[in-house]
Amino acid sequence: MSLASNYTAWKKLQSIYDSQRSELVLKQLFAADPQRFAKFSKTYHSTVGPETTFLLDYSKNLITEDVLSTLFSLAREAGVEKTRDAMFSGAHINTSEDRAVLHIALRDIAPSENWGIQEAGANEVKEVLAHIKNFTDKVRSGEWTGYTGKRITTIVNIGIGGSDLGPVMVTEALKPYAHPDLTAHFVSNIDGTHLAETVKLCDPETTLFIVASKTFTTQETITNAESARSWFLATAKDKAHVAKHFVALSTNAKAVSAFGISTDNMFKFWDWVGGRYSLWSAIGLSIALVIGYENFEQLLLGAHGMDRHFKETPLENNLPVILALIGIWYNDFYGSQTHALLPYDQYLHKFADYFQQGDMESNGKFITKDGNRVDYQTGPIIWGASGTNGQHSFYQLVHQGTKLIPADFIAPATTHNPHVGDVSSKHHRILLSNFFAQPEALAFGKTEEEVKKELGAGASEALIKSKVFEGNRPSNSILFPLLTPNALGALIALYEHKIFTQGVIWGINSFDQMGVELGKVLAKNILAQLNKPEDVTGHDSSTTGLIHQYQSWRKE
Ligand SMILES: O=P(O)(O)OC[C@H]1O[C@@H](O)[C@@H](O)[C@@H](O)[C@@H]1O
Repeated sequence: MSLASNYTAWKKLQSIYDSQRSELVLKQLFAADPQRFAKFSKTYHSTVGPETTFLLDYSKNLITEDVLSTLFSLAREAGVEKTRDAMFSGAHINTSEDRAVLHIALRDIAPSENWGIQEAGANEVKEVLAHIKNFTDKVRSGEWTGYTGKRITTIVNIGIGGSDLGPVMVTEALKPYAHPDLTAHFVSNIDGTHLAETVKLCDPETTLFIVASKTFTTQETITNAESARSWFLATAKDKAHVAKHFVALSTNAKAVSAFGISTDNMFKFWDWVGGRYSLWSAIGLSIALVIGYENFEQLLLGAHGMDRHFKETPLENNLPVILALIGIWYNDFYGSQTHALLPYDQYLHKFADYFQQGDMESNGKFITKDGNRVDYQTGPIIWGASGTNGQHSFYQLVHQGTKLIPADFIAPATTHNPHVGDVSSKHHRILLSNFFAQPEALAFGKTEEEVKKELGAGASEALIKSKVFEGNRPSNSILFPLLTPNALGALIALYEHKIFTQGVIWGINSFDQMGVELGKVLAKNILAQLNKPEDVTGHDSSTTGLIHQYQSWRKE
């Protein structure tokens, strides 16, 4: 496997960038081609389940047909199609951990394509889905009761990283589908404050704890789960009651039993499900509890539709591939460091947080699969907030700062809340007017002439200059009819496959996460030294100094 920078198409892209960059001006590109929107936008239609549609408009990017076709050549040269097919067949494309990557098999439903069947074992997937359905139906109907016979009204998912962010993001996004009498909380941080503040909102008689951990060894999750259990037992007393109030989501049956949760109450998944790709697995139990199994299945089906699109559509019409390639254009040729995700939908307020892990843990790597150091940028820094809040904080820098920040604007045409008080349609129209206006302002800006005209004679040069928007700042817009479980599934899968495609081109392994290990090991070592100053050994003077200061100030 070669470094991406050695590909012929990469070199061609570099020369296009060097020679044509000054011509890549959105104002001129739009003026020169009335068909630009038609040319550089695509509508996605799901081929499975209910009709899920969305429009991807990528015309406000610093691209021409020449740039795009060279980017497609890059994808072909890097073997995107081949590696994609290898993933769908169940090949061990996660080479460092020698594992298949089959989150696509978790949502391979109705009608099943048997993707990675030998590896994934379709029946096992179905069995776990049936287990989830059975359990969620019981809890939601009130048939499953706590130790005093009361129905469950509160669920607390204890997990971190991939065992937290997906469930948090999706349950927030799909609140309109939530059970009215079930409240969900999520505890992730080892900071005791997180659990302490959460249990203040819980009644041990009516609370169900879901201990979510792929490995079941994660320090934060196991510590939080143990503390939750002792909080529960302080009231419930009898350990036998734990069975009605604690379930586990894990690949590690042994550790689950050792913790004291019966394997009957364990929802299993497999090592071919990466943590940050696991909301489709048993890790999604809290989602299914909140929105109901049928809606959970719609989420899976939405993702399945996008999987098919990704697998079957030629690269030129393949939406995740298009997003990936445009991202590479900015990341590797324009030198952009970040990519903003800007959903104009309050329900998607955790979307950027979710893909911070999804993208940055997948593609934040400097070593290729065959051990070479890359000589180009890999994964972008992902960040963002829901509109319009961001407009009143960081958009200043996006519009007039010195950095090029490609952004994706995401919005539903219809809101779940058309009526607020006695006001109809107003909020959503204002929201969407901003969704349309921001990419327009970024792309086309405001010239000095326009500012001068506006300010009239006598305006100082400095004031005029400060009001100029250079424009030519790129963005994608994604518009869809309504944020349904199905649409959300498709949207998440769209970004998952974007991440995949970029990882293949950069030649890195998007499915391991070695970079999270070192800190864990050091923390373990330090934890054993925190008691006494004389125990603190083997560190640099800064780390030693900080620990000593902590030891002198602490009051526990
Ligand atoms: O689900 P568990 O095993 O507790 O892991 C939780 C998280 O741990 C982190 O260190 C990362 O490796 C994440 O990818 C993972 O999602």
